[in-house]
Amino acid sequence: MGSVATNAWGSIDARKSAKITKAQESRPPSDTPAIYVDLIDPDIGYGVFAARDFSKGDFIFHEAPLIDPTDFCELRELNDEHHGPGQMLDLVTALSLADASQMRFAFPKLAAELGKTLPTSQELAGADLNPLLGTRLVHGQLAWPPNELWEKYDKYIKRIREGVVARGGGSKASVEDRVKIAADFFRSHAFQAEIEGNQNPHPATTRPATIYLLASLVNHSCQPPGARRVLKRRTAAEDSPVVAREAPELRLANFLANLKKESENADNTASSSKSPSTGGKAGTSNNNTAIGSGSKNNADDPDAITPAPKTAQESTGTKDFSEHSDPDDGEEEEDNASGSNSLNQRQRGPNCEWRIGPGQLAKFVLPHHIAVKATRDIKAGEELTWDYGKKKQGFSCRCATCRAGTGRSCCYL
Ligand SMILES: C[S@@+](CC[C@H](N)C(=O)[O-])C[C@H]1O[C@@H](n2cnc3c(N)ncnc32)[C@H](O)[C@@H]1O
Repeated sequence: MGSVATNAWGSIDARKSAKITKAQESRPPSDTPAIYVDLIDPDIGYGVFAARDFSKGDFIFHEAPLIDPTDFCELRELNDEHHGPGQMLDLVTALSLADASQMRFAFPKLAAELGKTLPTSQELAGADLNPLLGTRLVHGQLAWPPNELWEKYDKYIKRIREGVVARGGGSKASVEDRVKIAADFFRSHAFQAEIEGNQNPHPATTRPATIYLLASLVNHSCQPPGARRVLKRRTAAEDSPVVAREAPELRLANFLANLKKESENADNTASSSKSPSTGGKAGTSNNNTAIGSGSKNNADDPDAITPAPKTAQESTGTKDFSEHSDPDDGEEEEDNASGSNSLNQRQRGPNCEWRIGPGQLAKFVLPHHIAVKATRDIKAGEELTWDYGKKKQGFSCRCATCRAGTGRSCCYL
């Protein structure tokens, strides 16, 4: 496993591997420091913040994956006897072997739960985080973290360790527990990417999940009441080659639900699941578009792998990419009927959107890479957030919209 993981994911120089040509860079983002990572609090963990002002429509960063979904497929092939959750565990194990320092710093809960030692703030203090978290950035750079990060980091790590000990986890975690830990991690941090059927070695069983060092650390924010809606919707053809139009939570939930099914039905994997490479929608040709996720980890919840709501619009009221307008694409926006779209409300809601692979958002972005764009003006120091679109009863959302108590029950993650 170790050598497989290292070969497959050994350190990538994102800028070199990206090979972005001038022609591809239709609107390249600036390569000045764009973001930094800080700890919000021990419950929420890390967040990603703007290091400078951005205007609506600006690209903020562009990142290559830490786990490339193609490699996930390869790993699958090499570990074919471990269907379903076993594959997840293999993946996480491989990830921790391949990029131990990055993974332990970026995903300390996962690392601790899998029995890894976490770096102390003394080992990290004053460190340039670029070699840890910024290595996958293609555009946009990681700025120096605020000094207070390290003080908060120690408290965070202490709490994680205590939690792991209290649950009897860490190196003592059983294989079953580790599978659950891996599933929870993927549920909260993975983006599900897809590979065209003819490139996918296991079209019936493979649902690649992509992890990014920075994009996987962006937190959720609910849409405030009165959020702007875009009148005109793009068609899939307009957005070509990207055709993904399924809710984030639906796709990831399908992914996990199918994995669960696979583990129960290991002998009958291919025939028992819907076409997973299309997230359950047969015939959808979605070239490397992924949809984000982000529900709270819920290791104690027996229903942690939950069936998805029906559709994005029905269940969450959130918008997928096709509904957002580019500032220069001529589409029109209007406030919703309430007309209550005050500046404060707009500032409270999500301020970013993302896309994996090339598309309307960022034509120059390579398959499996993620691009992040400002959906409104963002001031330096503001946290970058997007709407996960997830709804899970019992999750206590701490986003600014909910903290402001808008009176609207806007979040059921
Ligand atoms: C994609 S990760 C975001 C990065 C995460 N903060 C971290 O440090 O790993 C999603 C997880 O962050 C936390 N989170 C994100 N947005 C949140 C919100 N609005 N309220 C509370 N927790 C949130 C939840 O634990 C969720 O499972």
